[in-house]
Amino acid sequence: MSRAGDAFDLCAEPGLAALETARATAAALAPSPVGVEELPFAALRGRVTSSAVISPAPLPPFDHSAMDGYAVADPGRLRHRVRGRLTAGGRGAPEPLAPGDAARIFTGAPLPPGARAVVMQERVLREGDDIVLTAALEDGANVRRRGEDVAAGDALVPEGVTLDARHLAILAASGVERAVVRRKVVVGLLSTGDELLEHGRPLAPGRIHDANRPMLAAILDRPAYEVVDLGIAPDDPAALARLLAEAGARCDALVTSGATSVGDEDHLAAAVAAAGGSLGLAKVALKPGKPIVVGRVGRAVLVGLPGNPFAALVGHMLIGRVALERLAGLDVKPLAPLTAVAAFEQRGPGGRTEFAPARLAGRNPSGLPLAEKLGRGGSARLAPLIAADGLAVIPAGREEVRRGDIVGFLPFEAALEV
Ligand SMILES: Nc1nc2c(c(=O)[nH]1)N[C@H]1C(S)=C(S)[C@@H](COP(=O)(O)OP(=O)(O)OC[C@H]3O[C@@H](n4cnc5c(N)ncnc54)[C@H](O)[C@@H]3O)O[C@H]1N2
Ligand code: MOO
Repeated sequence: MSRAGDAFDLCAEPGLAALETARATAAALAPSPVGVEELPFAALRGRVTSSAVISPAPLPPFDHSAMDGYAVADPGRLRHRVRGRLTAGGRGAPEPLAPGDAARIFTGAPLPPGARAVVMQERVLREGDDIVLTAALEDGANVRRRGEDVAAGDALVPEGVTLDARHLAILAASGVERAVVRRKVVVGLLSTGDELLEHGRPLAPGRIHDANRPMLAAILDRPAYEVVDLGIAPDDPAALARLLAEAGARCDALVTSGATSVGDEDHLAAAVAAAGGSLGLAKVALKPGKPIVVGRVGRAVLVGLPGNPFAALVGHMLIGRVALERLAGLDVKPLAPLTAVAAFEQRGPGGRTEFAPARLAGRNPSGLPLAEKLGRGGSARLAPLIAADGLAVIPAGREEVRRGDIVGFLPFEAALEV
């Protein structure tokens, strides 16, 4: 039996690229990231570092107390005479402590010269101007040393990292004012199909609203990307080729949906060729999302997602985002679904790795999450996604899934982030 973390390559249907191979191909089509720019601190959230950010100063910047209590000059002694009071942010240079001296001190206040430890106020008896400790202190107790978190010149954040709240905290604490990051990846977003109507237009017979562009625009609405809305292209190979050639000249990536399959009106492959581009990948052992194409047009990486919305979502999450992340300067991490237990049964998926909307429904007696598959399959269905917490992952080659079998699970919060 396959387990959640097994390679997905082993049992791919002949004629289809195995999922891991497809991901590697998508990465290889974006061999080098976009250029760099220097930004002020306020503009850094969500941007990708292009070199390590170096600390200009030690953190913390001075020795200080980790507790509310008393700083003492001689940690081995029990009785100390209290002279002075030190608060965090307090002005003026603190008086030095001599052996036998203590100073009232609060968390964050600079340690006075001569102080070697701090005792918590709960551990002392106050007797007039003296304090008496219940036990001797270790040298350095409750003291945070200058530079113990970060030394000046240390790398605060390595290269190739999307700056999030953790990074902004350390950059702010260290006084970093500017950093060099990748410029935004310019992503052209296009839907194809004569049946598509712009969201907001009244429906007409035989027409449907474009769901893929709003979905993909929402996924790509991240600081590392600048999305260019290319609208809806008709099922006209010459018009599509012109559009691709023009967009391929000004974008770093093109994300399209529809026209990837084998029908007479599926013109993407021909249009890519007519626009002077090439395809490095077509048809992947992925369910849904088999007819995904990846290639290049002009200077852009092209990701052609299938038209069915759920197939487009899965194609983006599993393959398209790999190419975009490479352009953005990020390392592509191996696909690592969480381990879950099937609370469903089914035949297959056969030769394609399946991703199915699933809800987490408690845990089994060993504490593993139970994944309950939603809907009856179908790459055109959106409703099952609404109650889903993520996607159940069933590797290619499984003949059946029984209740209690191990399956993978990709939570949406991780999977939809780029
Ligand atoms: N003879 C075969 N037919 C199909 C195959 C096949 O192997 N042989 N594969 C099927 C699979 S799997 C998929 S997925 C689709 C992929 O089709 P295309 O990428 O060519 O997409 P379209 O034909 O243009 O559209 C498919 C479906 O999705 C609707 N659609 C398209 N764009 C949007 C959009 N932006 N928003 C909402 N819905 C959209 C479109 O109206 C169609 O219903 O091909 C199968 N066929
Ligand atoms: O595999 Mo298709 O991508 O929707 O069913």
